[in-house]
Amino acid sequence: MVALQLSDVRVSFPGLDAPVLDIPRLEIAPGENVVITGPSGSGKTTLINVITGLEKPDQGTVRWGDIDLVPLTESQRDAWRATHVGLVMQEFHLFPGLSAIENVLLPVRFRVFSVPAELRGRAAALLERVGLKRHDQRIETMSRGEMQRVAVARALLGKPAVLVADEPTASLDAASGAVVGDLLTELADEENATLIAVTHDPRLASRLQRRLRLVAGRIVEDTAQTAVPPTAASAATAQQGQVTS
Ligand SMILES: Nc1ncnc2c1ncn2[C@@H]1O[C@H](COP(=O)(O)OP(=O)(O)OP(=O)(O)O)[C@@H](O)[C@H]1O
Repeated sequence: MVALQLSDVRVSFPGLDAPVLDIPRLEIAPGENVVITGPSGSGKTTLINVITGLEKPDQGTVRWGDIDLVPLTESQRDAWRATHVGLVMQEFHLFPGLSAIENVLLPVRFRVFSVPAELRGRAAALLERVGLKRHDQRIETMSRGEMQRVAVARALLGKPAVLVADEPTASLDAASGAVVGDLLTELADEENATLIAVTHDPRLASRLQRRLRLVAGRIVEDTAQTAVPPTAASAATAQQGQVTS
């Protein structure tokens, strides 16, 4: 388990007057649950990309434990991500023509020719854990909620220290979103993984311990809310209108 430490991180894009990300300092402790909210265009996806090494900042350090991702090459960052990060994105990035379990095992397939029985067993156990019984069902025949659950199982296969989710419930109906959100938080807890989620979903947000809000690329820590039981939290959040985009 490693801590995340960002220092003096800036990301700019041509044609924009101000940096899309400007973070003097941010620390996330190992095992912490963090929700990132903020208006459209405030830099949430850019922040996710920077902390997972998908994108390099123009300046600054992005340190996970002893490793600073910034000086690494793209292939070194890819290797680091494959070992340490489970990613759950709004678009599921699943492969049609393959079964649910083959999709869960796909990251391993890229690395080894034959999948060890132990990993196949873990993939099956994860599918059971996310409530999917038909492991051989082809992915394109599954509902969106089921596909997202396959994506959650795939993200957890390698026992990542860090679970990162970008709008994991956005394209799901309320019931499926609730299932996926609950699974993410429960599984992150069980695996002692750090969970960082970008979401506008008040129910998911209410389940996470720490709340960061991005405003024009800068982080505003919201200490007003801490995790409370989901039902009460959803009601309270809806009343207060605090988790908005
Ligand atoms: N490659 C790029 N080139 C130019 N501008 C970019 C690029 N990537 C992002 N941006 C701009 O940076 C800003 C932040 O984008 P980002 O996707 O991080 O925002 P966001 O908070 O995730 O938005 P949303 O909630 O709408 O997904 C936006 O104004 C976007 O247009």
